[in-house]
Amino acid sequence: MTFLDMLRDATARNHSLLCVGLDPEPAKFPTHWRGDASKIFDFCAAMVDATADVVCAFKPQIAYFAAHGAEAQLEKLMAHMRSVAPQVPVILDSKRGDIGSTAEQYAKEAFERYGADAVTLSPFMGLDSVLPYLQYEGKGAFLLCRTSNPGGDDFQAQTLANVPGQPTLFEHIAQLAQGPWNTNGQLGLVVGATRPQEIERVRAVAPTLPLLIPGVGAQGGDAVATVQAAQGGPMVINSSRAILYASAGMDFATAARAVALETRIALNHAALQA
Ligand SMILES: O=C(O)c1cc(=O)[nH]c(=O)n1[C@@H]1O[C@H](COP(=O)(O)O)[C@@H](O)[C@H]1O
Repeated sequence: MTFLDMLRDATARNHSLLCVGLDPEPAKFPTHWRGDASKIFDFCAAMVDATADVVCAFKPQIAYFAAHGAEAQLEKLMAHMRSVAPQVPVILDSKRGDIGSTAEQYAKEAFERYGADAVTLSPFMGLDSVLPYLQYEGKGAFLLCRTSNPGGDDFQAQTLANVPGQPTLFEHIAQLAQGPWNTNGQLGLVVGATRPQEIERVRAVAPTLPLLIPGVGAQGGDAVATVQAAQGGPMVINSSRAILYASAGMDFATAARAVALETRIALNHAALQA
C-alpha cells in the first residue's frame, strides 16, 4: 500500500484531516516526567495511544529525538505506531537535503531504519537531492514550499525573473513538484497554515498533490481558512505543541485527546463549509 493510499484510508476511517506532530521536549513533559529524556518513548507512545483513532497521520520530528541521543526511542516508537495504529501513515519530519550519494543514506535512514511512510525534504539542492527518496516505491516525500516561519519570506517569496511567468520561488517549487519532478506520483508539498492565501495559490498550481500543513495550534494558524484554502486535493493538517502539552498533570494523555478531538471537529467543520 502506498503512502497516498494509507493517507486516504486513514482520513476516511478516522474522519480526520489532523496529523499529531510528535515533538517531544522533556522540559515540557508532565510534572512527574519533567526533564527526563528517558521518557521520550513513553510520552510519545501515550500520545499515539490517546489519538490513534482521531488522526490521519503522525509526524515525529527527528531533531527532538536526536538532540537527546534518543534514536533508539524513535525506533521503538516507529515500531509501536506500526503495531497499535498500522493503518495510520507516519511522516518522518527530517527536512533533509543533500547531494545524491548522501541523500541515499538519508533515504535509507528514513525508510529502512525507521520504516517511515513519508519524509519531509528541502528542495534547495535540486532534483538530484530528491531522487534517491523516489527510488522507494510508494513512499511519500513532502518538499518544503511555503513554510510557516517568518523567515519563509526571505527566499520563498522572491520572484524568479528568469523562469517563464516569473513565479515566486514557492510557486516554482509547486510547479516542479506537480509536474516534471513527480516521476512516480510520490511528491507532496509543505505549506504553512500561517499563510492561507498562499496555500490557495499553491493548491491552484498543484491541484492533486498532498499538502502537509503545519502551523495551526501553537503558531496561531487559522484552521478554517487553512482547510478552505487547501480544498480540492489531499491535505494533512499538523498540530504538535497544542496537543502534546495540553496538560502538565497526570491527565496529560486525556487532555491531549480532548484537544485532538476539538481540532478534528474544527477541521471537519471547515471542510463542510468550503
Ligand atoms: O515540515 C514541517 O513539518 C514544518 C514546516 C513548517 O513550515 N513549519 C513547521 O512548523 N513545521 C514543523 O511542524 C511542527 C509544528 O509544531 P507546532 O507549532 O507545535 O504545532 C514542528 O515539528 C515544525 O518543525
